[in-house]
Amino acid sequence: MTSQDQSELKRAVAQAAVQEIRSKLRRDTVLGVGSGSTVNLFIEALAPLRDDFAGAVASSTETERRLRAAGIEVFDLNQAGTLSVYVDGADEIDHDFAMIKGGGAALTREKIVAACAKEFICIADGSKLVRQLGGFPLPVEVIPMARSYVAREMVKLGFSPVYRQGVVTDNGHQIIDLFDQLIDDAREMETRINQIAGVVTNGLFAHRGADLLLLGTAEGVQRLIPER
Ligand SMILES: O=C[C@H](O)[C@H](O)[C@H](O)COP(=O)(O)O
Repeated sequence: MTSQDQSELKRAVAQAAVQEIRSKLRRDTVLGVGSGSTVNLFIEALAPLRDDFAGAVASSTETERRLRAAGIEVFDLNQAGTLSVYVDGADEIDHDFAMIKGGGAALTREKIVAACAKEFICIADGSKLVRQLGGFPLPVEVIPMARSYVAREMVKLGFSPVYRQGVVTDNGHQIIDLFDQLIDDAREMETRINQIAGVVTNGLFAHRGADLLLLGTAEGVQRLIPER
């Protein structure tokens, strides 16, 4: 698949997400909006509806900037309370709708905003759907002074950790990417990594997976619901 084909699939799922939420928008609705190239297309598709809902909570400073540029009001999560819907992309998603996220380093804020939402709609092109998570390196956000310690602990878990040089998250932290291990039990691994001192959070979204997947394929957008 060319990168142009992939962009077209991302655009198709972004538009499908707008159709999905359109009928749920009320004057007081505050949406949660994730981060990344697929979400950027979602923001573009959402912009014409800006007067039909109150605004959005952003999961990154980049998303906040794009929402404002689209004329969509941005709310502080502490003021917004519970959100009806959160729309975000993924780096990988499995058939239980557990995900790896954080390729763009926005994982911690994404996890917080997702936790506040009643429904998580994942928008992804077909390449993101996998049988087992872990082909995409798993990001871990760490407090800078703990980086080497966390990396050593990750080696004990069987990963090959690589410091993402030059990247500072919106929270002022650093990222370690974990290579070389497919993940058998995503929930257990999410919990286990988060127990390590100095870890802010990791990019496994298994305890709070997606509720709906809009998957872009050459045959059109598939609307998939997990078997839970
Ligand atoms: O930190 C980034 C986020 O988790 C994104 O949702 C993820 O990387 C997917 O991004 P994209 O839509 O660009 O593939």
